[in-house]
Amino acid sequence: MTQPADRPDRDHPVEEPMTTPTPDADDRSVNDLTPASATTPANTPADTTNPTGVNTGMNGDVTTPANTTETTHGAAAGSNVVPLRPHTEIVPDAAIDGEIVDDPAEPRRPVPVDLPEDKPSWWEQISEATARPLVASWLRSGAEIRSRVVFLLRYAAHVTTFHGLRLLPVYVPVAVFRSFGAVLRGLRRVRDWVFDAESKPVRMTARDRQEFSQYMTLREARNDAVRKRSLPVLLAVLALAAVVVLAVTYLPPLWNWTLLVATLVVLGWRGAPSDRPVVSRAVNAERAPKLTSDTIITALGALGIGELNKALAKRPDAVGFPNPISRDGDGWRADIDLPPGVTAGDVIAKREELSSGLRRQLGCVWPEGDMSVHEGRLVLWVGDKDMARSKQPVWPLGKPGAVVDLFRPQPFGTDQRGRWVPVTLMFASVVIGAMPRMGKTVTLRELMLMAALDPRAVLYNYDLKGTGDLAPLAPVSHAYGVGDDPEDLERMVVEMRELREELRRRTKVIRSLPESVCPDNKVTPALAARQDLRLGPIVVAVDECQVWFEHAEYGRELEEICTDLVKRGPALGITLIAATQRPDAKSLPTGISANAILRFCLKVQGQTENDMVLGTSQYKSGVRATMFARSDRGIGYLAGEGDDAKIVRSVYKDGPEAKKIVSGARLLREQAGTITGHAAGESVDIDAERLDPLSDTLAVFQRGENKLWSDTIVTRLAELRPRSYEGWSPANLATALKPHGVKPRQVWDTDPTTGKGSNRNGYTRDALTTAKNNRE
Ligand SMILES: Nc1ncnc2c1ncn2[C@@H]1O[C@H](COP(=O)(O)OP(=O)(O)OP(=O)(O)O)[C@@H](O)[C@H]1O
Repeated sequence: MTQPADRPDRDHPVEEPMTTPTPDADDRSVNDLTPASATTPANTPADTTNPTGVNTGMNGDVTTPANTTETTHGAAAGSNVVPLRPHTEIVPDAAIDGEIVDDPAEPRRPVPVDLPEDKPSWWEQISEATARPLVASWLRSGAEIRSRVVFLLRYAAHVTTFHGLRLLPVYVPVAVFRSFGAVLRGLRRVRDWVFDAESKPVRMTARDRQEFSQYMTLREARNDAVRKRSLPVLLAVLALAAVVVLAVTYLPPLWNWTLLVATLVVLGWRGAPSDRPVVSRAVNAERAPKLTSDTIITALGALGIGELNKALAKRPDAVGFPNPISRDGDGWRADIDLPPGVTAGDVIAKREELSSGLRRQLGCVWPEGDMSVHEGRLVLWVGDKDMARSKQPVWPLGKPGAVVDLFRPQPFGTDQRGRWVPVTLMFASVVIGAMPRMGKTVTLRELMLMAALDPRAVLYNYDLKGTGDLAPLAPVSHAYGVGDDPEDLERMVVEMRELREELRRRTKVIRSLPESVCPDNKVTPALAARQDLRLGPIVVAVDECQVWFEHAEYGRELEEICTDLVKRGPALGITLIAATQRPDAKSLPTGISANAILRFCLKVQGQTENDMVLGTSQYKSGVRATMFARSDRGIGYLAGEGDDAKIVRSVYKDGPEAKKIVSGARLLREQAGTITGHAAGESVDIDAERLDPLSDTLAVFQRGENKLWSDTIVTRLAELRPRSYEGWSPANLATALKPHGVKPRQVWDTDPTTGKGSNRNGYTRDALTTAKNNRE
């Protein structure tokens, strides 16, 4: 697009007409920004805010008449109207009443109010410029070079095989067949040339008009041309005949046939009509049309954004292009400066309309804001192919033998250009949010597959949707839960309590380490590798986490534990990944959403959900997961890895593929000896958790017994539940009953073996019953 050069010149004053203006006209003559109604009447008191009448450096193309005695022109305070400032002498304090009269004899000299343009020096210009990359970005990435070379080799192999398969059965017979027509067409062309067929219509016209002398001249010229052209043709025919005679005489028949067929093939191939070539295309390439500034402006103008349309109507160059539109990966990138008052967010909110305006599929059109420049900077990337449907490169971690170090960035998904975007799971907690069926579980499972490939990582997988999406991970899970049945939830709570204990243990371990070993007070790869410290990564995945947090009985406790894990876990090597289809304060408590480091937001309905997952003000900044279409499954904004949120498509591994990766991960863990918990066939002792010492103590009182020594009670408890109470002492019993407000006291009882009565520590039935009633 060309930017018109004739923009209004703001740097030069507008000349005042030399005629004597009326006071009203005088006010308005300065500039069309000053409405007549905004000017003050001529006989208002003097402008005391600027008694010197000197121009105050306001912007606008304002000029003032010189040498007038006028002191009263000015705008009301606070008005954005540019006031007329007469160029005048200092006025005495007293206000002057009277009619203002322009002196026609006095020439009016325009006085500029704008400061002259402050042109930056050459040095300032280049020091602020952004350096363009010396080498194309794809040449700086080993992976991209590799992928291009691989693509070229594959392309060459495909084309060779494709044509090789068709050469003898299709191309040769077709070319031979077509060669006869080609020879005939060639002979016809030679004949027309030799006999100058081109000039025939002219000669015939001269003859028909009976312009005999002209006709004779033309005929003579034609005969001359025929004589000159016949000779080379005759020589060529003789040469050809000689070659044929020589070939037939001296070459074996096989060679002659081969030469004949080859000649016919070449003639048929070269002489084929352009719309019916002998060789068909090995690939069907449909090149996406070029993105031009005109297309973009037309599309922007069709969005129905009032301010944008107004600006475009006034000035066709209202939309600026600070950089040339260029190829960027498999698409086009345009940096756009929207007109003042229009934000990138306004355009992003209308992605569908934009894609219609650009005449591209929705999945190809990716508008983003660039807040680092200004609110009106739009970066539009238009891909050649629909992002959701284009082929994703093979996930490096899906290949056999892949091993992961969770402390390092790992490939998570691809951006619009098909480049891998990494995530680092260590020192992060993650939230994933989206509408139903947009790809949360697939993304969560991908992250857990990544974690599974680090043999040190202890995995907790909870599938609260209950459909078994995380079942492929069970063979490598320390804890695995599916569904929301009460007993399943109870077990999950027990495991999460254990995890909280583990968190506390880790804090103590980290605290106890010397500064030389643990300078940052956080788990490092070296510390994670030390078996004695047991600080390896722990990754907890909770799909549909709202089931936990909204649970009537455990919701509060689970929220507390998870908030603790999100806040303190990252430094201690514990990563919590929570996914929900209802990102609101109840489903994803603010303590968790506000402290998450990595955030992946697939399509959501509104601003609240968007900011809940991606962080406060992201919607306002133009990071809007609302713009994704229903068909953009697996595509979301990834925030927290790097400075800006990026559009990323996660990796879709279905159940069987996930199982294959997990079997490799299990092998790694078997070699490292890190198969524990659920994966090792261990079960959680829920009975121990369910322990109710108060009820059990009451239960061991036999009929007629109103008080018992503590020794007797612990002996009986061990008989009642050996797994739980074996080895309990009276002190354990006292600790267990203390929270219920029951304390041991001296009670009289008789030793059954000696028959002797004595006072010892014990409990009365009444005290225990009262405590139980109170509790209930
Ligand atoms: N990265 C991806 N690439 C391609 N397709 C994907 C991707 N992620 C998800 N999908 C498609 O989206 C479907 C739904 O994915 P998923 O089950 O993860 O959605 P969900 O948001 O968890 O749904 P729900 O709300 O029901 O839990 C998948 O079956 C798959 O077909």
